[in-house]
Amino acid sequence: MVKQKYLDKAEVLIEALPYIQRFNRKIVVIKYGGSAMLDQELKANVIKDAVLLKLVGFKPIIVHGGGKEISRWVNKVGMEPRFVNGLRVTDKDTMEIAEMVLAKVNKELVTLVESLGVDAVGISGKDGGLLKCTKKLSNGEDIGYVGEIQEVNPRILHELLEQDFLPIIFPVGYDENYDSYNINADDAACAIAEAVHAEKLAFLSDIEGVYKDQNDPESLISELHIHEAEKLISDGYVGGGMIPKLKNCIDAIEHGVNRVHILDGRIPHSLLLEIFTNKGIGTAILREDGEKYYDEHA
Ligand SMILES: Nc1ncnc2c1ncn2[C@@H]1O[C@H](COP(=O)(O)OP(=O)(O)O)[C@@H](O)[C@H]1O
Ligand SMILES: CC(=O)N[C@@H](CCC(=O)OP(=O)(O)O)C(=O)O
Repeated sequence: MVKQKYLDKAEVLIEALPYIQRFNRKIVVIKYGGSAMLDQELKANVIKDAVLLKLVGFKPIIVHGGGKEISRWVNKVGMEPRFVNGLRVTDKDTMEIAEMVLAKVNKELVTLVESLGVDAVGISGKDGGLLKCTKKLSNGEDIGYVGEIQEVNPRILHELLEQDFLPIIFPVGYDENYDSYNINADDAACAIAEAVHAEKLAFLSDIEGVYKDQNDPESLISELHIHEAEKLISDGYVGGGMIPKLKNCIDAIEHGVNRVHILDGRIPHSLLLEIFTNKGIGTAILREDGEKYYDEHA
């Protein structure tokens, strides 16, 4: 008699089958950032998830941040990191540090993927003219070399995917004068997901998902139609970094990305759990005509 635990394992694999079929050859953009990047074990888990997606026939693209690591290096050279509305005030020196740190993080991620037997190519938004930007103002205030994406040229990404590479992107671009700009990684992930017509965009964040009341863990929202997400913002239920994140989610859905998720990057394998199982985790942002599942079946 085959032991139950082995049958359970087979069950888990079979549960994944419809999802593997649905996403076969489809592009999934993964935004990886926040404090989930600082823990080496979590980092290894995120990379394993992306590698698994690649090996079962998806086309994952990783867009990463590294804000906490940039701040650490800014502190190291005796400067004070400064943010306005969640965006780093980026003078010339900070820009140089940000680009160096993000490039270092990028190559670490490439190495991790390579160590698992998948070929990855790490690029910035400068490579292949991927991200062209202008200066982004924050409520009219000049906060330095912070980029607003104006144009995405996804050709390099299609070439890399075609050649079976896993692209890993860090959010630095240039403007029309070829000056370097620091771009918020959520903005970069959203713009890239739209440009490549991604099937799914997943934000791996530092929180379970979107709460109706941030102080009440029971108030996690599983699914949100975009008008509900807009209302949460306008009614003041979300604050801080969640405001631009949710706005990016809405923007991505409005520009043709099929499914957008905010997931807890601190939970090991949250990406796999979301994609391959019937359990709803984190928060899904849906088109107006997108059918809700979890709230109705809760
Ligand atoms: N209603 C809410 N639900 C969830 N998070 C919220 C909410 N309101 C504010 N936040 C804050 O938004 C943060 C997520 O945004 P951010 O720090 O920019 O994420 P990341 O660094 O992963 O990109 C959460 O850690 C939380 O402090
Ligand atoms: C303009 C701006 O704020 N850029 C970000 C880029 C990195 C980032 O977004 O990293 P996380 O996703 O880890 O937060 C920064 O300098 O921190």
